[in-house]
Parts: sequence; C-alpha cells; structure tokens
Amino acid sequence: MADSPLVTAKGYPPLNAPKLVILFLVNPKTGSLFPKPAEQDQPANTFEPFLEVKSLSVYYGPKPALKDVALAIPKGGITALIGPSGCGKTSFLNSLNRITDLIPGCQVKGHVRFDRGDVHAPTTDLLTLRRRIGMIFQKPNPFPLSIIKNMELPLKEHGITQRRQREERIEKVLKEVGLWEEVKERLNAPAHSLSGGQQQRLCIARALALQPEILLMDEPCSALDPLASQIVEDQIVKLGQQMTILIVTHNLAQARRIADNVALFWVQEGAGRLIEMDNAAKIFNSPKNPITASYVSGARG
Ligand SMILES: Nc1ncnc2c1ncn2[C@@H]1O[C@H](COP(=O)(O)OP(=O)(O)OP(=O)(O)O)[C@@H](O)[C@H]1O
Repeated sequence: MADSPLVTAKGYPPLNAPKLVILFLVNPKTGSLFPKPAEQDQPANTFEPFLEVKSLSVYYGPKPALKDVALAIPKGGITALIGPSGCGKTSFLNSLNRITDLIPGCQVKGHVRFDRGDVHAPTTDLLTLRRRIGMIFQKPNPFPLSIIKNMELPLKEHGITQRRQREERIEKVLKEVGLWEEVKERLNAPAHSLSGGQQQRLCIARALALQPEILLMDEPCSALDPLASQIVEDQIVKLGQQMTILIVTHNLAQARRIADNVALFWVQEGAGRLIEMDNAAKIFNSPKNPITASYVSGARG
C-alpha cells in the first residue's frame, strides 16, 4: 500500500488529492484503498493553501542563508522539512511565526501568507500570530516554574481569566499528550523535575492549550532517548490528524513514518534553497529531482 504514489507514508491519501478522489479511494468501512485512479499524475500543490510562502529569503548578514523559497502548505496533516545541516530548515520554520524577529541581525524578505494575512506585515499582532502558529523547539524549554504554572501562564497572558476554564483546558491538553496521569498528583512540582520526554510533552501541551492552528516543530525528538522519542512521535501523528504540523527532522525514517508531505532543502550557490516538495510517497519513492533521490537514498547528505 505504501508504494502507491497516491498513498502517503502513513497510508493516507496525500492531502493534495482532490476531495472526490479521497472519497472514492478510501472504503469507509474497511479503510482499504481502491486501485489508484488516473488523477494520480496531477501536479502537487493544487489545493487551497493554508500557509503560502513566496520569494522568501532569510539573511543573517549581507548574504542570504535561505533564498527564494516558494511553497504552499495544505491545511491539516504533517509536512516534514528535511535536508542536510545548514540548509536553512530552522531559518525557514522561524520565519513562519516571526521568531526571526527575535534574532539579532536577522532579516526576512518575501511573503508568508496565512489565513489571508501577510505574516510579515508591520501591522501583524505577534501575540496572536504566535498563538495561532505555535512552536516546539529541539530542546524542551519549560519555564523554571511548576508544571501547573507552565500551563497557566500562557493562558493568562492570552486573556483566559476564569480559573475553571483554565483548569479544564489544562487537563484536556495534558490528557491529549498522555501526561495527565503522570503529573496530576504533582502539578506543583518543578517542571524541570520531569524527564526529558515528559518536559517535551509538557511543552507541546503548553502550546496546545492556546489552541493553535499550526504547530511548528524543530527536531522535537532529537534530544530525547529512543523510548521518549517514540512517545512524542506518536503524539505528533495524533495531532497531525487534527491540525497542521510542520516538523524539521534529520531522521529520514521518522519523516517516512509520519509525514504526509515532505520538503527537501539544500545549499546551492551558498544559500539554502527548496529543492522539491511533494507528498511523502513521491519524495521517497519517485522524486523528481536527482538531489532528492540521492538524499533520500542515503547516497548524499
Ligand atoms: N543566528 C544566526 N546568525 C548567523 N548565522 C546563522 C544564524 N542562524 C543560522 N545561521 C546560518 O544560516 C544557515 C542556515 O542555518 P539553519 O539553522 O537555518 O539551517 P538548518 O538546516 O536548520 O541546520 P541544522 O539542521 O544544522 O539545524 C547556516 O549557514 C547557519 O550557520
């Protein structure tokens, strides 16, 4: 099943498949897939983009670190950003909710369009933007406060004044990341007393409490041991069924397992560039670009 170009690495039809094709492809009772129809060869990115990037370049000085990126992200599902070290994956991710504003000397040119608004317009409200487009970093970064304060602070900052409403939301998202049973008796303990994997799930819960529409994840499993990494990966897959996730990963096996769509970045002429983006099965089984083919086969990178 996973070899069909109409099926993603997770066995779902790609997000860019037209709705009718999805309806006829999946038998709702068995979940099995019918033989692929002729629409398979339609170009990628024919969907209505949820997030659209045009002519995006990121500079840390006079020379661009990332140059002229154009891509469109569909609503829902997981898009993995892959490529060798230094090709601009993190810079790209950071530009989507303007974390780049916080990096001294960093300059972004081009357009990021989200929900009909221009993310980089001077009038964009950053608090709202970062609530709607949340971020999870490589290293878990809980505040040096209790578990409960980690969860409460952002909610208070975003105007959730009713204690009961906060408590309900906190319990719900801690359950969503599978942490509630592990922490419900010790909510006042320091967040740093949790294991690395638990801290990362706390950070995911903290972001989820603000009900983001997009979650940006920068190698969220790479600082975790294999068991914790597996637990977090399972959470990411579940979340990808409810929301839009962009995840940077160096782990190609992970990208194969979890991604609906994959974008490969590469340094060319001194700057990171987008080489190819498509549904995961196409990137891994029949990529168009020879750089992608050699990277996913392990021959380069
Ligand atoms: N704050 C910064 N100041 C100066 N240069 C930077 C800064 N951050 C990144 N760069 C440079 O920009 C380029 C792209 O870096 P970036 O971290 O975006 O790549 P990456 O693909 O995410 O790398 P990795 O996989 O190693 O995390 C690199 O050459 C890097 O050295």
